[in-house]
Amino acid sequence: MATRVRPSNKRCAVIGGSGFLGRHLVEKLLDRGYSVSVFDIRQSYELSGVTFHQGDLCDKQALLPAMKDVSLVFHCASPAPASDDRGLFERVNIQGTRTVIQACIEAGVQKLVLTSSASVVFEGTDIKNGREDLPYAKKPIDYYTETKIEQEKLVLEACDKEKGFLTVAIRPHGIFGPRDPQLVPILVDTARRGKMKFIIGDGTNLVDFTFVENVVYGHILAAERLRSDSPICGKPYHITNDEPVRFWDFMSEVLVGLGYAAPRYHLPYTLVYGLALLLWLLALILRPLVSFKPTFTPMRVALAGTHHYYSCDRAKQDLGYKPVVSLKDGIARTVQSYPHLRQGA
Ligand SMILES: NC(=O)C1=CN([C@@H]2O[C@H](COP(=O)(O)OP(=O)(O)OC[C@H]3O[C@@H](n4cnc5c(N)ncnc54)[C@H](O)[C@@H]3O)[C@@H](O)[C@H]2O)C=CC1
Ligand SMILES: CC(C)=CCC[C@@H](C)[C@H]1CC[C@H]2C3=C(CC[C@]12C)[C@@]1(C)CCC(=O)C[C@@H]1CC3
Repeated sequence: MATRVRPSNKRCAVIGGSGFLGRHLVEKLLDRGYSVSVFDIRQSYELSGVTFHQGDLCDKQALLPAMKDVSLVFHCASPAPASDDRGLFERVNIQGTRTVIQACIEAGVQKLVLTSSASVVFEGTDIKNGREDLPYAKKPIDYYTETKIEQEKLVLEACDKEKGFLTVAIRPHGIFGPRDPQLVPILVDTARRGKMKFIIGDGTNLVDFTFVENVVYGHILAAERLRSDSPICGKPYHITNDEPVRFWDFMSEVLVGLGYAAPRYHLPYTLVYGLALLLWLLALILRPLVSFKPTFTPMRVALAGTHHYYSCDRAKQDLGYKPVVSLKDGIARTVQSYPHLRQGA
């Protein structure tokens, strides 16, 4: 019988390593002396110390070479929420995650760290200081979140101390930072189209925005503390900046930092939500004839007009987590990193 090479503690794989969070994670892992295989459907950069494996995570045969001699796998791949493609979310986030788990077990991987999302408990109504024991959303805000719930359940249920396969899920919220393809670009695009004049609701709703390096730190702590005798096996952990901020203050700070005007005029939440719902229905009905994507979707209005911030006490206690970059510094570094999105650029 062929003897399996014992995987090195410092060898890991990052599925989704070409993405925004994935690449920051890869860079930090390299700093900490890990050697890294990246598995992604696309290759977005080259870096010494990183081996790239290009493929679809739904294909086990494509995944296995990336997991060879690897003891630790991070799974942070997902289709972008904005794609709004139910079939794709189900295929990648649910079936694909099953395949990732099977491949890990077959390759002898000992630890799997999933990037989940704090939104798995969000139903579009206020969450204040939500803890991990909140139930999963019965009515998730979109298909993406629906499949993130199933994905998290699959990974946490796969945790098996007897078989030596340990899993944990990190639930970040509102990740931002340099190279983010979503938050700042969407915001700037909306401002450039003259649609960032209004504040939805009274503007006092508090939200977590989390600087990407804090999210990375949470992932690495979870990976390094994941042992069969630790309390974290099979559990989810909120990772935030631990500084809930008014949604509209955060947006204004980024906008003003990039040279755009901050929104000023208030619109009632229920009115905007109702209009967004109407537009969404219209887009659905007209889909066979014309295709249009409204800026104001009900999901976006709910995100912009409700409280949704989470306690990370469990991460502090079990992982020794504490944000390493403050919100103020995170915003400053983010704004600086987007010279091409400045007003007039
Ligand atoms: N950005 C945010 O605010 C938040 C993100 N998350 C989660 O964090 C993770 C990373 O998100 P981001 O870095 O923002 O997204 P991203 O879109 O920048 O990165 C995702 C990566 O997954 C890859 N990917 C997608 N489908 C694949 C497939 N079938 N096979 C292989 N690779 C595939 C993409 O090519 C991409 O590089 C995702 O799981 C997301 O659900 C959770 C909470 C908030
Ligand atoms: C905290 C959290 C979950 C953030 C997620 C990021 C995105 C969902 C947001 C990034 C930019 C936001 C944005 C809006 C909604 C939520 C975002 C897409 C609006 C469309 C809300 C309505 C407006 O007035 C314009 C906003 C532009 C930016």
